[in-house]
Amino acid sequence: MTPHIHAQPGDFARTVLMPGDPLRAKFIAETYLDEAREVSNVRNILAYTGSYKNTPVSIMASGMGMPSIGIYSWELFTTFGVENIIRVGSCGAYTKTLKLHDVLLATEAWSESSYAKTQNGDMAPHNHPSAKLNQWLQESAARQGIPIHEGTVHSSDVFYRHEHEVFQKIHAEEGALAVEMESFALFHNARVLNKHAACLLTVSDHLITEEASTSQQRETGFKQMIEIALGSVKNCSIENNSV
Ligand SMILES: O=P(O)(O)O[C@H]1O[C@H](CO)[C@@H](O)[C@H]1O
Ligand SMILES: O=c1cc[nH]c(=O)[nH]1
Repeated sequence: MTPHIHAQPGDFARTVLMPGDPLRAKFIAETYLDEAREVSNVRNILAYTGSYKNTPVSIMASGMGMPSIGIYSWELFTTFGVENIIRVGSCGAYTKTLKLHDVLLATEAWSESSYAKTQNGDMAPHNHPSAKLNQWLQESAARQGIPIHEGTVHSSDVFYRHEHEVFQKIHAEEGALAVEMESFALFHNARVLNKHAACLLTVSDHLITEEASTSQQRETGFKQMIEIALGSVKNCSIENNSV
């Protein structure tokens, strides 16, 4: 048990899919897992463990933002024997090459956040996902015939910026294709704890066209991304597949 997760070590599988939204976690568990059981609900951050095609897997929400995913991913990695966390989030597109509901695999997270600096003094503005997890996610997408984009994402501490247009500068200077709010901290925690993390995102908002998904779509509408992530858990479950 930790201050934020009331569960026993054996309650979590080796691999956790982690959406920001607790109701997306519930939807994934109820829709896709066999024998899903709730393993924690502290602060309504719902966590479930079950199996997908006979492979154990857990689903747990992260809440919104780097402080929140920083806490949950740290506790999962250090206390509950979790080896792999795959974030399944939503994002806002910075480029017209991304369309609403497209799926994006993060190959890098750029951030102006102080998360890493505060956590252990790291000053680098980039953190990276596990190459092996990304390979398994690419293979899962290809097997299922689901197209994905790949590239840098901007992990922002702020959803409502004073200057909307600042995204154009971040896209031009940092190459970020989209914005979300967690992967920089998740990748940092995985690296410092010698664990593994990846991030799949569905475009829920478009900063150029100003299209936006409904809250219902954010909860239950991201099936392709979820199916790609679930399609990789068999690889992730094999002990010798060290990433
Ligand atoms: O849909 P989730 O996974 O929460 O991800 C995105 O949505 C939230 C903002 O609406 C932030 O958490 C952002 O990263
Ligand atoms: O951080 C985020 C997530 C989804 N949509 C956005 O515009 N920003």
